[in-house]
Amino acid sequence: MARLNPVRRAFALIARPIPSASAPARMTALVPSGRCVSRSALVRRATPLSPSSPIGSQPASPIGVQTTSLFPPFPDNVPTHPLIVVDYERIRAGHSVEIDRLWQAATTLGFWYLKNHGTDAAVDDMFAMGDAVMRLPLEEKMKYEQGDEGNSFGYKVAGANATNAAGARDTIEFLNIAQDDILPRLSSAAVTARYPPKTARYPPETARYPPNVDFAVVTSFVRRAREVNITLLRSLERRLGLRGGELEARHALGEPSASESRFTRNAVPHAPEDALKKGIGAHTDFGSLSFVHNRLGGLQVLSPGTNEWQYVKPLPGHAVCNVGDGLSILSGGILRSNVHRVIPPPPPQRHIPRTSLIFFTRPGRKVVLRALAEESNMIKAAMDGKRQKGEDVSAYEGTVTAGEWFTRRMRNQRIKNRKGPETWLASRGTEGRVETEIPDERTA
Ligand SMILES: O=C(O)CCC(=O)C(=O)O
Ligand SMILES: [Fe+2]
Repeated sequence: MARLNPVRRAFALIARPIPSASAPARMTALVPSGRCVSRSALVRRATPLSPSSPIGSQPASPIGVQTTSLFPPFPDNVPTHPLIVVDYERIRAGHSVEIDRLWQAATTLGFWYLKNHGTDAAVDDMFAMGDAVMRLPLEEKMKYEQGDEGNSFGYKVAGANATNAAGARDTIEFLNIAQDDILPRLSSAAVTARYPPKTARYPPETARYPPNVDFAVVTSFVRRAREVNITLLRSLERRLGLRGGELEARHALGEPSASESRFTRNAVPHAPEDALKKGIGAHTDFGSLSFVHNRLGGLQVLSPGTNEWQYVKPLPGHAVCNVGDGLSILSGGILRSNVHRVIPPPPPQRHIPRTSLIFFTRPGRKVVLRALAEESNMIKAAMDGKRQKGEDVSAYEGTVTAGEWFTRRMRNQRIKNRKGPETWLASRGTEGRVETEIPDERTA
């Protein structure tokens, strides 16, 4: 620690040690029957861990919508991480076996498939709308660019962010729409008050997004996606030993937050070297829960215990959910915010532009990011355990708000703000391991 520069030291404090390949918890996963099987057996199987998965059952979608069944299939010869499948309807109904499954997923990999989430129609509409927005001329989209000050909402041009410490540029475009602009619609005065220094650059409400954003479509998606994430948070809250409402209160609608929907688009890589570039470099998500919809491969998780990048196979009717840093810190590290990235789809899907849709639920900007040890004996015990092992727990002790955490990470990943590798390190969250330990240059 003494040899690290100040920025690196700050982020090494929140670094998670790489688990050893022999750690039993990392080598097994719970299949729906509750049986534990070896990780390598699961990787070989590379299929969803649910006998009843509705593969291929998605109805035909309107032209322009990316539908998995219209694409060349995801290949079976690439390393793929099989995720636990969680049934949203059963979670909502309070089935304890299903909540066990959610808990198992959230505390081990921190990623899971979610089926029966009832969001497919709204998701299809968002894909169609997102495609139309991304087809606007670049100069039109640039009027809504998010800028370099740590704001996320609006458009992000491809190449604006670094993907590693060396300053390689990302290849992905985003359309990010604030939950606060949708649920409920704020008055112009409220938005102006919220963003005073940027009022001219980010005019209130709809004017900060391209004109062909359809707010009715966004509203149905965001309403549903928030409900899904809040329902999952409520289940996790109980398992964490928190009083009902403790987590939800930290994600309250009335509090300004960085919660947002994101539509992403990656152009097809033409030159061989483009196929090695990252859409999004190795990262952990900034907020609490991410609700991800994919048609094409390209999302990869860093498999715990192996340090190997493995694809998450897109499955029709299944969203991918994952825990972000905010929730990981609030839970005292009990819930895992796992490193992942986006690369070009594997052949034979590589010639198709990749789009994806995510809804991020993030804590209110004023929420102090600290382990809720006073509110839960389980979280207190987790923190005591860390202290007994001599781990540095300063990242859990509440020195920053969610707003500060988010802005720091956003600002320091922008290439325009880059001074050197230290800027990249300053953008890191709970994944803040020294760069060389994350095998970021290999594509598979
Ligand atoms: O596009 C995806 O599959 C995931 C995107 C992602 O990880 C992110 O936007 O944070
Ligand atoms: Fe992510």
